[in-house]
Amino acid sequence: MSVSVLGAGAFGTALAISLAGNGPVTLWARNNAHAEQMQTSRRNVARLPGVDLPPELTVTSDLAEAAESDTILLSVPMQQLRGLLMAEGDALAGKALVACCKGIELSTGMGPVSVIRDCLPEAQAALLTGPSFAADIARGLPTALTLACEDPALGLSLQEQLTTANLRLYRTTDTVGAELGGALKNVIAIACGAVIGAGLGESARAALMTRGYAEMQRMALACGARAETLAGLSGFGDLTLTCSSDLSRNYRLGFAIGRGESFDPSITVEGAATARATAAKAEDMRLDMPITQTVVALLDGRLTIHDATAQLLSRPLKEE
Ligand SMILES: NC(=O)C1=CN([C@@H]2O[C@H](COP(=O)(O)OP(=O)(O)OC[C@H]3O[C@@H](n4cnc5c(N)ncnc54)[C@H](OP(=O)(O)O)[C@@H]3O)[C@@H](O)[C@H]2O)C=CC1
Ligand SMILES: O=C(CO)COP(=O)(O)O
Repeated sequence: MSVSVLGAGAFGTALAISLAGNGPVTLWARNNAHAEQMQTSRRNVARLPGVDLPPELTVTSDLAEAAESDTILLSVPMQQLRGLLMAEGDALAGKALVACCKGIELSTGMGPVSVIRDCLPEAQAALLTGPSFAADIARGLPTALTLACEDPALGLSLQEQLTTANLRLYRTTDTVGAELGGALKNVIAIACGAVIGAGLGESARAALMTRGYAEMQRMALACGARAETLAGLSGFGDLTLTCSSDLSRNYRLGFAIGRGESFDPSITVEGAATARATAAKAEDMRLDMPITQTVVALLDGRLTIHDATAQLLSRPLKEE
């Protein structure tokens, strides 16, 4: 079975490089000049510098060519996923579509698997998520991710097809838990970056990670997810990585906010839109998600980091 990756960003390119160890892979870039430049230079200088593309990897801007594969990974930012599926639906319907993005759609409150189902009901939808930096995967460093698919037989087949020498996949049928773990950890990473950027200390970060995890669970369980999914790679695992590494763009956005500095708006930071989508969803569901709401207020400039901290610390005392 052949594999294509749609979206030649950092993550799509890294996954394609890793999968090329299993056999031929097609990487689709929407921009023709970018595709040609990658195909000839054998590098993705713009998104993943310093890594060679293996010979088994073909880059194209021809969607029809990429859509010949049976399995198609969708590696575009969450807020772009619906647009891609709507634009290319005819070519993608009926395929096994594996979303590789992390987030909640701002306009609908849906995660990536739900968006695939909503746009292309006849496609087979799955999700690849968990703790990994594109640069690590591209360099062949050991990584473990979660492959979530409601259909157990398809999940097993995708797990086998997409596991590579250095990328080990675990599988689950809990797509809701995997979607929410991967999305919500980015919001908490922004909060953690902010406290470190503001010099509030490692203890504050540990408190935020732990209480942030409680918020992630609260939302996920209310949406029907399983607690063990949140405790796995897609939840706790990714929370740990993203909140503790300055390789994370979400963490770095938070760090800039904490320091009162600007941040390049062209950088993909999934947690910003997801914080807003999650806060709205929490309000609808009457769920208490104070850290998420605080992150939205920080992003909007309605609170300073010091006011935000004071507000969180002065909440009514409660049982853990
Ligand atoms: N980078 C990482 O370490 C990891 C990222 N992820 C997730 O992967 C997803 C993608 O992130 P990442 O690759 O880092 O992002 P990048 O910013 O590196 O790249 C985003 C890519 O998406 C492409 N794109 C945007 N909109 C569309 C569209 N409508 N149609 C086709 N292509 C489009 C862009 O194309 P163009 O170049 O033409 O603008 C670009 O190549 C995110 O959800 C992220 O959370 C998950 C794990 C690790
Ligand atoms: O999802 C990631 C790590 O698992 C990548 O994190 P950032 O999107 O914050 O860079």
